[in-house]
Amino acid sequence: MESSQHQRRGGSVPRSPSQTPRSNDKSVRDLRSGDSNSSSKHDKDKGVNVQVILRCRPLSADEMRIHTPVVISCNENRREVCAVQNIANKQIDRTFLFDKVFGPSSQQKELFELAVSPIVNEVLQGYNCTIFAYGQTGTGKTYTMEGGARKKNGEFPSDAGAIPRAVKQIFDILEAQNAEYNMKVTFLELYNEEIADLLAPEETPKFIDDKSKKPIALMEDGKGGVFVRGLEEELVTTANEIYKILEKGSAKRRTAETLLNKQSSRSHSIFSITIHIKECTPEGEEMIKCGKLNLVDLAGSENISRSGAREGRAREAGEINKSLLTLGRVINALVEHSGHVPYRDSKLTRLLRDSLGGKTKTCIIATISPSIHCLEETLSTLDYAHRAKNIRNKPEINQKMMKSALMKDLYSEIDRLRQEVYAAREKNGIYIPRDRYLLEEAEKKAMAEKIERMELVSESKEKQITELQELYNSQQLLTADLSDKLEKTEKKLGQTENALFDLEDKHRQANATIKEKEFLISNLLKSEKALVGHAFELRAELENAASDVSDLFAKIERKDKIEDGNKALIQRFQSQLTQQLEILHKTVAASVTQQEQQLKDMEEDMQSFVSTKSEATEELRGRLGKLKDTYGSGIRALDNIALKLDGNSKSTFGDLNSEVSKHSRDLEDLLKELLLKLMLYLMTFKVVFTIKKRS
Ligand SMILES: Nc1ncnc2c1ncn2[C@@H]1O[C@H](COP(=O)(O)OP(=O)(O)OP(=O)(O)O)[C@@H](O)[C@H]1O
Repeated sequence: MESSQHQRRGGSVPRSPSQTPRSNDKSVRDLRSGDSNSSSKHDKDKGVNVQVILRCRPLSADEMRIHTPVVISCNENRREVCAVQNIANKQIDRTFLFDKVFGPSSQQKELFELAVSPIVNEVLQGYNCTIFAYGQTGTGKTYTMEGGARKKNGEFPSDAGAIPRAVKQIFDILEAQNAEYNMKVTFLELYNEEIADLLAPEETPKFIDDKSKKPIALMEDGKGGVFVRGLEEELVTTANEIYKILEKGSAKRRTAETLLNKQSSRSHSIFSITIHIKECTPEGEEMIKCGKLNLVDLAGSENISRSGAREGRAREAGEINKSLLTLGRVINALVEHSGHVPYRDSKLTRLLRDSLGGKTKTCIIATISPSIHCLEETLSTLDYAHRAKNIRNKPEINQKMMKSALMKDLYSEIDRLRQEVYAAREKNGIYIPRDRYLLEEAEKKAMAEKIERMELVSESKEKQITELQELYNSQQLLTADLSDKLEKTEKKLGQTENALFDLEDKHRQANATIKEKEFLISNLLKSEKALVGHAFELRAELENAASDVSDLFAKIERKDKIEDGNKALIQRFQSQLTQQLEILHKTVAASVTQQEQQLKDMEEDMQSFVSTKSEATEELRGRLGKLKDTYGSGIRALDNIALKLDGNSKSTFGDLNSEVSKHSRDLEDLLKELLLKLMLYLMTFKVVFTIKKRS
């Protein structure tokens, strides 16, 4: 811990941020671990594509209030973004595939953990890494990079962006490893192709527009790289210090924007963290591992003319365009593998050269809005980001430096700084180390020679131009004359051509009209013939119909007559029926009374008959009783006789037998007569009873 403290407190500033140690420094031993070595080899051979992440912000409260239509849909699992476009009333969907996609509901933590945290780990392994935020103004570049401000109590906000989270992760890991390290940060702004230091003390110019102050220069480091001369590097020991620096720098950027009355962010900002970590080899030699993280918040990518840049700001727009356009051109050149990559055309691409096609690991976070009103810019961002996916970098771990080499570097740096301080104190210019001075002088000389050569060429070219100008003038006169004639002839020709065109047109129209009319006439004749045929048929049908109608009228007349006759008949029949009914009614009434009378009489008759018959019956019953008695006595007498004669001769038996049969026959006849009489009575009684019952 002691040595760690010392390392940090020592404030040793090994190199300026742009002078990150280079792998081609052959004097330094490579002590990379096996893993990273193999992955580095792999990266070296094949190259690694720039990672492109797409983030779509949610609709703002205002957009939601006015129900802004959404035209973007994100599928995070399939890593797809779909834009719905309406071209000439046709709906066209365009789908883009990215390395990672974060939809409107994605949180800062999620984006950091999935996209930024692995990059931070690589920085700690010794890689240089760059994260760009690219997109239209207001789509969330700054939100993604910086996020919400720290809470008043210093608490970490939930919407903290990639920078504060990366810083926290770096400190957490280094503290957990109990590593000896030092960390320094720079924060610069590129505006109007000029660099401003966002960490500079107040007296340093805030605005590059302030011509009285000398802008910060971007210098070649003589090894193909660049460094920013005079850029403040702040040594930081805690995450809190970085937050303060970030807040200070962002506030400075915002104030500048407000003073310039800007609607959108037109500057690019680059926040760089450089970490030096001390490691010991098994032999006990102290090595320094270095990693660097650049976090770049680019200016709004929208069309400058649309964002309101006019006249006075033309330069600003042009310059910003220049940086973004050059960035686009660099990307195109890298993707198309064209020989010349125009890094030198803008400061942005000069500063980030190593991140585009170099040894740095690069990630681009493209931010878009889901709103229909931003569709054009969104599609442009999607195309741009999609194209950038094809850039291949060849990331390499920075070579570890021996402490002694580092010390040497530091001593020369201290010496340079001392000379600079001296020069500043003496106010006799600035200090430049001898080798750089010689290099710059040689460059200057070469440039002067080049200018001289160019001036000579320019002189001869000017001469040529004057000759050509004279020739051009005389040709111009000739041409004017000829042009005049040509013009007149052309006019006449034009008129004649017009007249001819008119005539041809009229002729064509007349021909067409004649054809049309002929066609109409033939059609009319055909229809006339057809009509005459129809007329004949109709006439015959009409005649038939007329005769049918007259028949119908005769039938109707006959029918009317019959109906009249029928009516009279019905009336007669009705009156006759009424009379007949009356008579019938009377007859029925008389018959009913008569029948009643007859019934009464019959009843009386029946009563007298019944009483007579009951007397007769009584008499008959008496007679029968008597007859019975007689018969019984006869039988008994016969029995007696039979008994008397039983033992006598059988000769008398026949007499007796005949006597018996005679008696039996008599008796039988008497019984038959009685039975007949009884039957007669019963029938008579039955008839009378039935008549009575019916009445
Ligand atoms: N993913 C998101 N979730 C919630 N709010 C967001 C998100 N992205 C952006 N915003 C909000 O949208 C607004 C604009 O975002 P921001 O300022 O980051 O845009 P920008 O792209 O940086 O714009 P400029 O180019 O002008 O700097 C801010 O109020 C921010 O809080």
